[in-house]
Amino acid sequence: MAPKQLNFITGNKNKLTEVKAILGETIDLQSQSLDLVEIQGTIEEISADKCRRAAEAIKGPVLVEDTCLCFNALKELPGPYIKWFLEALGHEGLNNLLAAYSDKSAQAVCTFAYCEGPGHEPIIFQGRTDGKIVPARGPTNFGWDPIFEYEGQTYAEMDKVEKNKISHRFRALEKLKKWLQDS
Ligand SMILES: O=c1nc[nH]c2c1ncn2[C@H]1C[C@H](O)[C@@H](COP(=O)(O)OP(=O)(O)OP(=O)(O)O)O1
Ligand SMILES: [Mg+2]
Repeated sequence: MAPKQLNFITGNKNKLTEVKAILGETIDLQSQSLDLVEIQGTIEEISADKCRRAAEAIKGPVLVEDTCLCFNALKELPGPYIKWFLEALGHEGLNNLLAAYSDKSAQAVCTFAYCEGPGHEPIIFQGRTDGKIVPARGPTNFGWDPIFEYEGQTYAEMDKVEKNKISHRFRALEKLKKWLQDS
């Protein structure tokens, strides 16, 4: 049974702002800030594990999200480890990782996981947006937005409303919304 309310567990304010903007009035969205331990593994394994940890911590239903930035020339790395790569290398360093390759294409991947509570299996909703890695352009307030270019503009250069119409997060939330409506 789909819930009437979602409790989105994240330590990232920018994510929460986008999720609120995209979902609008479609569901009652609550949120709690927790910095969850994140394992290594496939995107789905990491998201499901993060969801189980959140459900254990909250002792109730939770929604979590994990964002990846996958460089095609690097067999989809940094992928789920993008947070640590970004912190260590910055925008310029991330560009340099691709210096040896002509293929600068990348995928932004957003994976939501919902679980009814401790002991319940997480349900996964994933969205992807194709783009390419470019030297930073635009405001630097949200992660790797300045180096991810989609159809000529970086995410950071785009109006927020425009980003939220084509983003990896929007595409994942479309699937979550459909599930909420259908079940
Ligand atoms: O749309 C985005 N545009 C640009 N950068 C983004 C986006 N979405 C996440 N990001 C960054 C945040 C973090 O550096 C990494 C994902 O790591 P990730 O573990 O999913 O996020 P987080 O630790 O900040 O929050 P959470 O508490 O939900 O795990 O990519
Ligand atoms: Mg995280």
